[in-house]
Amino acid sequence: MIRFDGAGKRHPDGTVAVEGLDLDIPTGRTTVLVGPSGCGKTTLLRMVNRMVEPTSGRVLLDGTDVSELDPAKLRRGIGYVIQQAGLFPHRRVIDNIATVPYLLGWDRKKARARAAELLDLVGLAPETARRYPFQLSGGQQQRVGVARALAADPPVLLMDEPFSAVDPVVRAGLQEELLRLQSELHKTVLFVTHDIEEAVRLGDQVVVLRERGRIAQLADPHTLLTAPADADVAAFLGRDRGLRGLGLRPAAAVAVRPIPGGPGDGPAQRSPHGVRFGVRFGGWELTLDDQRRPIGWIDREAPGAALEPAPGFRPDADTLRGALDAAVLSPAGIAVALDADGRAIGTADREAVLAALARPSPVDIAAPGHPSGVGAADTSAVGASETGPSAAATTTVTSRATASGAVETDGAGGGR
Ligand SMILES: Nc1ncnc2c1ncn2[C@@H]1O[C@H](COP(=O)(O)OP(=O)(O)OP(=O)(O)O)[C@@H](O)[C@H]1O
Repeated sequence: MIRFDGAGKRHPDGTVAVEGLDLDIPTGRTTVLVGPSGCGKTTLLRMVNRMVEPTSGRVLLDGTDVSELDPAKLRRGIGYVIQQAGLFPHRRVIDNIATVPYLLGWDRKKARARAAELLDLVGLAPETARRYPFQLSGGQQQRVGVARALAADPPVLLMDEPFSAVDPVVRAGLQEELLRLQSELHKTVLFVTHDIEEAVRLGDQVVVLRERGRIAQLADPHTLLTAPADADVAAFLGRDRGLRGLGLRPAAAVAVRPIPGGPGDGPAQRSPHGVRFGVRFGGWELTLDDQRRPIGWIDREAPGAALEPAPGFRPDADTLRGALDAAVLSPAGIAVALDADGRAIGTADREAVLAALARPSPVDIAAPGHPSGVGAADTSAVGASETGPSAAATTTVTSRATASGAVETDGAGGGR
């Protein structure tokens, strides 16, 4: 555990960066420091590895005052990742990653083998090893930065706005990667960001700071978003904090309605792209391939129109935000629930997602089976009990041509 015990920093010019902070950073969890510019986030982070020395109070690492430890030795036991990665430009990626093992006196072969292992761990191709940092994208450089910080397997990782210099898509990928790594490695992570969205996504606990490193609120992300301590924190969280909260609730709360029928249940169609079948939802028809993977939506009122995309979500892996997004983006207003292989296991319309939002419990799965009487329900799907437009689903096959190729009805019995 890291403990800030009345820690403060007054600079020689009289600026008080941090004043008497008491804060515990639990072992094996991710704590995110968030707050406005200049509130002291970086100062706090750097107090841990003695890049900033407190002028009052102490910082304890597993009970030891860090001021009693040799700074160089201390830093070798603490991974440090900064914005723009801070890689050595003249060193190849493999040697950048192996920096701390070299400093620790590992032999070159062992250090490089460890670096290669880490390259893989952070999702970079083996051939990246021989490149120089300037030959990598910003996102790749950040991955190398994370790999370098992890090289000597330090128990503590300090991350100072590590993902803020990359575009939002790359950033989301890096955040996901960090969550995956952390679920395996269980480091004590202290992460600084300006971005509240990033904070609630990554943090087990989030510390909202005000000026001089004063704690405005310390809470888990869900509590923070649903019960901000005061009007200032609420304002900092932004007006869409309710929507953000959806990103913390599992999509398993959505009642997913099984798709009636399927390959083998009736005549299918053979197209140049293989066997497929359609399921009607009012004026829309969802087309699936013989593996039950969605191909797209067909507007039944507009024969010959292009196939529209069929956005999906994973009830077992996504959040309510993902489910809502899929339902909103679907031309039919219906999100397709998918399994890990991308196969449709059911559907959820907007009403079903909204019903899940309204329920206080994050997981609320109804018993399998539903009252619509369409039969042939896929009991492998999450059970469902919702009513609404999708309850009118019927299994049908059309012989109409679609945008992705002419369809020929052949009564192939599902193509098996
Ligand atoms: N060497 C220094 N001398 C004087 N004041 C300093 C020094 N370093 C930092 N400060 C001040 O200390 C305060 C806290 O700085 P710090 O960098 O910790 O803030 P921050 O929350 O990380 O900011 P940002 O989000 O903008 O990076 C700021 O007011 C800053 O201007």
